[in-house]
Amino acid sequence: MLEVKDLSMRFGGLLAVDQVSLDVKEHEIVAIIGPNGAGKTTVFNCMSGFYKPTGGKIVFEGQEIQGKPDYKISRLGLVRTFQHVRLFSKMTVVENLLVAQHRHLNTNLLSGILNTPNYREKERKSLDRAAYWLDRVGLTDMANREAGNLAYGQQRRLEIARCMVTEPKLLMLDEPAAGLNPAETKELNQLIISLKEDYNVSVVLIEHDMSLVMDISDRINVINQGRPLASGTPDEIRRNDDVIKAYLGEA
Ligand SMILES: Nc1ncnc2c1ncn2[C@@H]1O[C@H](COP(=O)(O)OP(=O)(O)OP(=O)(O)O)[C@@H](O)[C@H]1O
Repeated sequence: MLEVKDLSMRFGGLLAVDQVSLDVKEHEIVAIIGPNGAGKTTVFNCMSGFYKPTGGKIVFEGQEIQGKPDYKISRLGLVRTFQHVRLFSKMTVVENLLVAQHRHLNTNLLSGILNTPNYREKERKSLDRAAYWLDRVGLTDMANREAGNLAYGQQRRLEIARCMVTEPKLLMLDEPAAGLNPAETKELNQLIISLKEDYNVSVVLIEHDMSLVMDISDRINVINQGRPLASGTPDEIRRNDDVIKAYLGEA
């Protein structure tokens, strides 16, 4: 479904990502891990169209997407969350979910002004999807609150809902467990597994919480100082000497 081949990203004199390759198959949860500054977010930024990579290819469902703008990539079904929550904090929770769908579907402004039946039908479906995902992430009671007033863990769940209302094929989560308490992390664990099992969404995640990564990932890619260090199943990664060294070096 997604293949990243020899991806490189240079910022001036710094080669932040150096020939990283990875792939994600349908119905898979794939993690990208590595010490701080390893280049994980830069890989994500290239995959989601925030950066134009200086080398390599990114192929999503047979189409090369490197260098395409982010909105085009998300319309193909590759959608992401951010390390730092990026909601519209002054809008309500449900408005955040409706706006996400408008931006995604590129709704025709004129049909909105004319309020055509087709437009009303789309609006109704958007609202249904918003209600469904609010329920699914346990935020129905919060629907009319300002998003900025939600607790941090709730904002992170809303971010995932905001991606899911656009019905992605591949969801990219940037440190989804950061700042969550253990109970919230456990819920997140179950939610991510359910996205794969019940909604057939593949997931790529960057995460520092190793127990979450080891628990939910089908495969793990380790990056160190911009370069690929290892890839394999959680068991293989746990036993890999290079990985152990890289992490001990950090500690
Ligand atoms: N826009 C940019 N301009 C210049 N340097 C950048 C830019 N973005 C990232 N870098 C550098 O690239 C390197 C990799 O950063 P990146 O954020 O991808 O690492 P990371 O593995 O995601 O780290 P963390 O786990 O701390 O989030 C770092 O040295 C960083 O300073």
